[in-house]
Amino acid sequence: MADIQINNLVKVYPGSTERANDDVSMTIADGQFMVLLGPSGCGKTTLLRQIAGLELPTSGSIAIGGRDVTYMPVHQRNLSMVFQSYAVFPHRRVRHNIAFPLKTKKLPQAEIDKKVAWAADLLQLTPYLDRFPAQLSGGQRQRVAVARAIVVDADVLLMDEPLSNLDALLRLSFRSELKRIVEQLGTTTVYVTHDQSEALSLGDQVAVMRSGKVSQLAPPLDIYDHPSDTFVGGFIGSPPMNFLDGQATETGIDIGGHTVAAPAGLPRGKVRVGIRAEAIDVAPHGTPGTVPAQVLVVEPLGASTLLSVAIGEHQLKVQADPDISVKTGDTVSLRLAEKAIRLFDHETRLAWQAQAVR
Ligand SMILES: Nc1ncnc2c1ncn2[C@@H]1O[C@H](COP(=O)(O)OP(=O)(O)OP(=O)(O)O)[C@@H](O)[C@H]1O
Repeated sequence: MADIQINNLVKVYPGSTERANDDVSMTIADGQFMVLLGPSGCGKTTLLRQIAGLELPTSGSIAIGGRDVTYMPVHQRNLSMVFQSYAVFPHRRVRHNIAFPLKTKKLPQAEIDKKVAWAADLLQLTPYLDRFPAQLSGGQRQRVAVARAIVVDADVLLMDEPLSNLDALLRLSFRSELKRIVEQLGTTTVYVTHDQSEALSLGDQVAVMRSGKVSQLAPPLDIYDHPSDTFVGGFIGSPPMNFLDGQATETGIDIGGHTVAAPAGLPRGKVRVGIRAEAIDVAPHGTPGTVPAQVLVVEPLGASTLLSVAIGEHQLKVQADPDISVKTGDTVSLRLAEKAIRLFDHETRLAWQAQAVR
């Protein structure tokens, strides 16, 4: 096991003028599960491939366990990889697929058998060891790929969207299985996904990337509760954070005619207000301190009912009780949980607290 230190990494692909990675620095502690999250094209895979040694950086450096690996060939880095496509050998039985990296290391057969049995047990593949990949489900095939990656005692496990070929139900069950396995192994892991729920559920740390840069790097709940800018708030969460314009005055922040307390030092003027759907309550009509809103859409989801509402020109999502009785066109009174209000600079869209720190 080992930590990973990435310093000022820049990647410009030949023939391109754009930086696929633009001055990326991060430390991934020994045994940590780091998720690289962001929209398509933000540079997640590029970063992972440089850690793997499949791409070389334009500038910057990468160290694994204190060793500079920036220009080291892949096979000298002692890492394992799992990719989106199952990448198992179709003509080999499961046991031989899992054993493959051990055979190439020329380990004694008894040791290979022991490790294969261990990995198969961990991934619940023991009953399928003598099958061919074509005789397995998609989830089982992906488990074979994971088993093959973990039999070698790699310093680092790299995974690029390993769940993306699975259907929604299988994704969910395999996600928790993967979490259990990686926790058990304690291997330093870097995991690429564009799925924010996967990132929140798996990561010890999440790096949210945008246009080749890291927008925010923090534990998942910090990112959810305190996004560093409106991009992160709008990318994380389902539904994403609501944003509306407010006006900071001497008495507080005016939001649609309703004033909430302003933190000390907030400059007067326009401010972008962020609030999550679950931090908005539908209150009985006439409750003091509520904001009137018009219901646009009502979506019963079982555990809650999602309302799309309008406050003036702003549209918001509200996570209401499942048994709420409202219909499209109704006017409702909304109560915003003041504790959950996040403020962003109207121009830069950076979190107001984050700016104060800079
Ligand atoms: N081999 C390549 N040659 C030139 N440009 C590339 C190459 N690979 C990626 N890029 C570009 O680099 C940028 C980052 O791509 P990358 O694949 O790292 O993004 P990503 O966040 O992993 O996206 P996705 O989620 O779609 O896989 C994109 O603009 C992409 O078009």
